[in-house]
Amino acid sequence: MTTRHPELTDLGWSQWFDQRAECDASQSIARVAAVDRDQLLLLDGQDSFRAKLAGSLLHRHRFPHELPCVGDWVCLERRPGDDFAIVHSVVERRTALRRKSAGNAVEYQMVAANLDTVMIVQSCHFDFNLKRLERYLVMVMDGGADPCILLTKTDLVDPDVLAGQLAEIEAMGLMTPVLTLSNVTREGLDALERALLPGKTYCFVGSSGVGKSTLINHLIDRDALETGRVSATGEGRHTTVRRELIRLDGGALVVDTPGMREFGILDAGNGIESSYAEITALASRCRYRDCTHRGEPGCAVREALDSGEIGRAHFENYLKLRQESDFNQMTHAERRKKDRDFGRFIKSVKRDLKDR
Ligand SMILES: Nc1nc2c(ncn2[C@@H]2O[C@H](COP(=O)(O)OP(=O)(O)OP(=O)(O)O)[C@@H](O)[C@H]2O)c(=O)[nH]1
Ligand SMILES: [Zn+2]
Repeated sequence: MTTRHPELTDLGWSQWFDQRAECDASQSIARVAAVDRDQLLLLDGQDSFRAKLAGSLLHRHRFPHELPCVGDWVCLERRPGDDFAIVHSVVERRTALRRKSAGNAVEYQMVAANLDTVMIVQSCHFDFNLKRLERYLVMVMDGGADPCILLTKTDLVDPDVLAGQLAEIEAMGLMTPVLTLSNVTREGLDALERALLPGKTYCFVGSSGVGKSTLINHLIDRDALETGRVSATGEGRHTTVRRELIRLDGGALVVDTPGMREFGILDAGNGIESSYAEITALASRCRYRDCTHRGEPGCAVREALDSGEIGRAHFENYLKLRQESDFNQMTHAERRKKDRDFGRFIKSVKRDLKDR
């Protein structure tokens, strides 16, 4: 596959972005590796450099989540001799990992943009919790990235405990891949490294203490990360920005932001929700084996929905999570196209009104 910017493919650029980037001819494209207040650290395949936001961009975007975040692609202007490049716009995001802003129901914060796969990390020792896993799955899928489940600390539990947890995950009936590993014995680390593909972007989310930092340290050479620190002031004093988008030796890109660590809980839920495993169990009682639960006769899931035994939103999430990732991306693209078509429609209506 060729793109208009082959120099950026190592950093995760693809045709998807080619089709959507709207940079001026005088502008170039780079990826955001870190954000530190009003300063950005950018990568363009050649080097890393500092940038600031153009006033017009700040003016256009009123919500914090519209501003560039780690993983974003941006259009910028860079003049030789200038200390800072100027970022003029953010290229449309393919995926977004976000969390709700504390105490605000409608606003949300960006954690990272354009992740291909989000690794949901739980420790099989103490931390394993199916409900929380489901909430993470929903959050990841909502943002359009593919989830992958990663169980750590396998050295601390009996094999049959681990097998039980894997069975519980399987009973959810989802398509999400599951990996297991121990940072101590390093068992499973190779399989994880093989799963991290060059030019794809990943991040690891999960509760504190499940082993994310230890794992990322294993994946990268921590020394390499330290040298990745660049001075954000000309003099090398005050602020140093730690690069948060890291390229592994194998070519995969990993986003490692502090915000990822304190991810915490997104939606407390109301506790009475049935689990996906329960829906899967119900589905086995539908009349047709390939029942889609969208109105077929003899559908046990519909019945449970109608009686209120399972919640509507929960059911919709379940359907979403059941879709295979390719399919999911396709519908995502279609949705985008629809939005664009609708935008054109509105424009043409406005034009018609004006012409009258
Ligand atoms: N036995 C065992 N201990 C582990 C494993 N992975 C990490 N640990 C230990 O668990 C503790 C927490 O690991 P971290 O890597 O700091 O966990 P984290 O998820 O990054 O935690 P936060 O940075 O708080 O989000 C450390 O003491 C690690 O040494 C593992 O696979 N097995
Ligand atoms: Zn059904």
